[in-house]
Amino acid sequence: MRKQPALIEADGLSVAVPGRGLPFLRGAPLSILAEVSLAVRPGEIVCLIGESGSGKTTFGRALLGLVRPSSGSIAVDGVALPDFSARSFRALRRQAALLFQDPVSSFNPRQRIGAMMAEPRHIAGVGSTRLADIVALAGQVGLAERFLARFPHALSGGQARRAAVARALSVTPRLIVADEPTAGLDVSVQGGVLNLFLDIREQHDTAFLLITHNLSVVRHIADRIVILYLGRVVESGRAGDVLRSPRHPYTRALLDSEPVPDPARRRAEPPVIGEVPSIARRPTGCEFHTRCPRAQPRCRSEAPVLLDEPGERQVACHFPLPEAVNIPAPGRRMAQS
Ligand SMILES: Nc1ncnc2c1ncn2[C@@H]1O[C@H](COP(=O)(O)OP(=O)(O)OP(=O)(O)O)[C@@H](O)[C@H]1O
Repeated sequence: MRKQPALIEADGLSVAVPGRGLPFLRGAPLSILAEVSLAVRPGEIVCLIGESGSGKTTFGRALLGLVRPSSGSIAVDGVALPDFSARSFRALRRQAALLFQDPVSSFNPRQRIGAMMAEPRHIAGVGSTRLADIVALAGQVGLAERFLARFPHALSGGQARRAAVARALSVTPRLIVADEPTAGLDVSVQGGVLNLFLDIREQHDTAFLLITHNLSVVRHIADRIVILYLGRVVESGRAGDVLRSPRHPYTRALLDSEPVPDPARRRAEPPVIGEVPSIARRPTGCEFHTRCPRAQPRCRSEAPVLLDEPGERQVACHFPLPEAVNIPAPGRRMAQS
């Protein structure tokens, strides 16, 4: 992908909450995100992945000011927000939309779908709220006109997701942050939602930050991947490169956790052991060392730095995996049945 200035860029973004009631912290704040740097370029699809509790949702919310960052900076089109006040984020949120993990819970149960789609246009005072234009908006996401008169509970999971995307699109955002956009959907419906994202990107040059732990989503849609472990970036890079040849043992473990029918692609590395540690009791040194099959004494005492490698790759590991060969690159569009 050609190098472009970032639409949005977080630099060293951290989120901490008061650590009251956690004896191990002895009054120190609980660090949820630790100095996460991540950029999304116009029209780019970046997937943020990691196990449950790795801080993906917190990052997506912090980027849009729904969770207050404790330090770091956020820049839009290369211009840093002056601070993390509601006023600074208000300007950013005019250009961005968040798709919540559970769309129906973000809908007003007593508001009809058509009114819900039109609402952002009312609030922002931009765009038409005429019925014909709301019908056209629904058409963009593949929802027929008859759904506009319905209430949220009368929609299926896939229809609700499409309605949420239509609402997000109603003010043509430059960035959509989508939190687990395919969770709870049948595989065929998942494919429809992902293909819709690709179409939206093609038509409007919309960028996406997709938060997911579904690797099939990542394989089909990501331009770039960022991997979080305990709220820290451990690896990032172009999707094809990372999927073909993960360098961090944690990335390798995530990819190995996917069921693989082809014996030629089965695990070459020993598996990752044990449970993810609590963010309230972070391991010393490399925070992954307690589970890492490649850990050496140095990993227990010295935290690795996230280093730039050629080809837009970054890895934070003292003993990264060597480049792999002969693993097919990911496809693009997901088949729909
Ligand atoms: N306000 C808060 N106070 C205390 N801990 C919090 C708070 N918000 C988040 N956490 C903790 O921070 C960690 C990261 O949470 P987050 O929801 O961002 O992770 P995630 O990667 O999105 O997980 P999932 O995939 O399960 O949604 C979790 O351990 C969570 O319990």
